[in-house]
Amino acid sequence: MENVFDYEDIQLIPAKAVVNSRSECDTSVDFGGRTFKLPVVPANMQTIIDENIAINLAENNYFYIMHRFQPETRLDFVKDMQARGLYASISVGVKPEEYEFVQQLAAERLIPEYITIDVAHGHANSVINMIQYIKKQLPASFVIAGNVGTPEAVRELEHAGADATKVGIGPGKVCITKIKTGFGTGGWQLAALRWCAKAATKPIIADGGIRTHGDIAKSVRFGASMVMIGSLFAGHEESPGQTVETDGKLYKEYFGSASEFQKGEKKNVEGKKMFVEYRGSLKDTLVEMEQDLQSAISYAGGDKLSAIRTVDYVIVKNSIFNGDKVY
Ligand SMILES: NC(=O)C1=CN([C@@H]2O[C@H](COP(=O)(O)OP(=O)(O)OC[C@H]3O[C@@H](n4cnc5c(N)ncnc54)[C@H](OP(=O)(O)O)[C@@H]3O)[C@@H](O)[C@H]2O)C=CC1
Ligand SMILES: Nc1nc2c(ncn2[C@@H]2O[C@H](COP(=O)(O)O)[C@@H](O)[C@H]2O)c(=O)[nH]1
Repeated sequence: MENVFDYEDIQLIPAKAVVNSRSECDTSVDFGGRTFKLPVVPANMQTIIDENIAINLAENNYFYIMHRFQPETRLDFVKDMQARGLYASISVGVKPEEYEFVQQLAAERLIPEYITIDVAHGHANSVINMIQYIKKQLPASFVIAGNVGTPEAVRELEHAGADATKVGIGPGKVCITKIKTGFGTGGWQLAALRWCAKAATKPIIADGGIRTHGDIAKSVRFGASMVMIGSLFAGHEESPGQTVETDGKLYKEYFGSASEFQKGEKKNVEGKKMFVEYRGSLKDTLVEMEQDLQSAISYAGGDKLSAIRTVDYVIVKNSIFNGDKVY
């Protein structure tokens, strides 16, 4: 692999603006047959999304993926979303009981619009088999498979029938995979995204490592159709994580899906728990993300998201903060 870099090492180069106001820039994206307001999806983790957030996002034309950690609620979740006229987007694993669940959905003619196969090491026969099973039982569902970190994995999952792949092994804020195993895309996630995107013939979701809104534009530049974000979404009023007060300041709990807190046991732990600063309402963050992305599109010299995909860039190692803080 030649040039390896991460989000903080890249600056996109401005092109002449074609709009008179950033409000003219359109941040929407087509993904799996629907159009969403932003190319952004909150991580399918228990401290990031719950049913209320899913309803709110779907009602307001944002993409969401419900997590898989309360498996007994998933059937009713699909029924409830579709009864409200909303799309259903759920996650599954690869263990034997997940095959029964997919079979049950098919038997009840409950067809989630989106199904995400959510496991740590997505380049595996277990995932290929699950893709093929879902495609047989629920051919109309859009299948997202992951996570992976190589072009070979993207090709194999696409070949098995995945409609999109999710890239990112170890770049997450509460991830300890890179420390515990020595493997992953942590520290070079953006370069891994570019590497994978070159091989992809279907959409890619960049997953993990987003620390600023500018990183969303950088992900789009390097091939992402959608960007999955955990930590930046963890601190909201609506976030399901516990709220705690320390020295008069509010924080919200954020833990990894492979952490002891999620698993309830200390086995194959590859995630940790942290507290992030409380940051008000989710709606305000989504509006700010949209405005920042509109601005990015204007710097790219266009009025649509696609303008970002072709902008020039420079690699300036570890330079963007120059010791400054964002807020
Ligand atoms: N994006 C990332 O970097 C990572 C994300 N996670 C998240 O943590 C959650 C739990 O993931 P996961 O442990 O896969 O889910 P599960 O506990 O549901 O495990 C899925 C299946 O895959 C097996 N498995 C897990 N890891 C590996 C591996 N490295 N190689 C071969 N087989 C494996 C498990 O068996 P067994 O447990 O017996 O090995 C199990 O049969 C998911 O939400 C996942 O997204 C976890 C780590 C990294
Ligand atoms: N290695 C681990 N990765 C995890 C775990 N739980 C979630 N994740 C991944 O992190 C991203 C979110 O990253 P962020 O940088 O935006 O916070 C999430 O979508 C998963 O792919 C875990 O326990 N271990």
